[in-house]
Amino acid sequence: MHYLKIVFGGILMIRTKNVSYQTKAGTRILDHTNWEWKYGQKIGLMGKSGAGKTTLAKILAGFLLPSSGEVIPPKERDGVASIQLIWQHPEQAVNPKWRVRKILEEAGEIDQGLLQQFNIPSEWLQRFPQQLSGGELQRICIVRCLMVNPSYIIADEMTSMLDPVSQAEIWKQFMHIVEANNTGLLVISHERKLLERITDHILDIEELQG
Ligand SMILES: Nc1ncnc2c1ncn2[C@@H]1O[C@H](COP(=O)(O)OP(=O)(O)OP(=O)(O)O)[C@@H](O)[C@H]1O
Repeated sequence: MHYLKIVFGGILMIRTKNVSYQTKAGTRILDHTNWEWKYGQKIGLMGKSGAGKTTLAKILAGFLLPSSGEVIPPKERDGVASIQLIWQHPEQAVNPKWRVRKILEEAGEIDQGLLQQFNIPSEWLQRFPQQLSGGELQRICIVRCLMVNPSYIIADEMTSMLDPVSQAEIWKQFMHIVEANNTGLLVISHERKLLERITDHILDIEELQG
C-alpha cells in the first residue's frame, strides 16, 4: 500500500462514510452520504439546486467538517496536495492583494508549459486579480491547481461563467492533463452533455444519501 502510494503520488480511494451535514439553523443538507471515489475515476455530479453538491465538495476538500460521519482518509493525513477544489467563483479563491505571480507561486515554481497551454501571457503575472476578467482569472486558478499535481480534483461549476468557445477550449486542455496524470476527477455541473463528454459516470447527489 505504501509503495503504491509513492508510485501514484496519492491515495487510492476517497470514501465518505455516513457523512451528514446540517446548518447551524438545523437544516439538514447531506444525510448519511456514502460514496467511494477511486483513483483515476472521472465522475459527474448533478442534482437540483441547493441539494448539497458544493457542500459535499467542501467536505471532501477539507474546507468544511461534516456534522457527523467521516471522510476517509481524513484531510490532515492525506497530504496537502491530494485533493484540490476549483471553485465556480475564482475571485473568492485568490488573495485580492496579491499579484498573479504570487498567487501562482503559492503552488510552487511557475510552470511555463501550463501557462502556454492555458493561453496565459506572462504580462498577466504582474496584474492583480481584479485586473483580469472572471474567465482569465479562472484559468489562473486552474493552472495553480494543476501545478501541485493533485491526485484528485473537484471542479465545481468550473467553466459556468465562460462563453461556450472558451469553455470547450479549457476543458480540452484540462482533460488532456487530467487523463495523462490519471487524476481522479469530480465535475459538478448542471450540464449533462458536458458531463457525458468528459466523465465515465454521472451521479445524482440524491443517490448518495442514506
Ligand atoms: N453557510 C450556510 N448557512 C446556511 N445555509 C447554507 C450555507 N451554505 C449553504 N447553505 C444551504 O445549503 C444548501 C446546499 O447548498 P449547496 O451550495 O451545497 O447546494 P448545491 O447543490 O451546490 O446548489 P447549486 O446547484 O445551486 O450550486 C442550500 O439550500 C444553501 O442555501
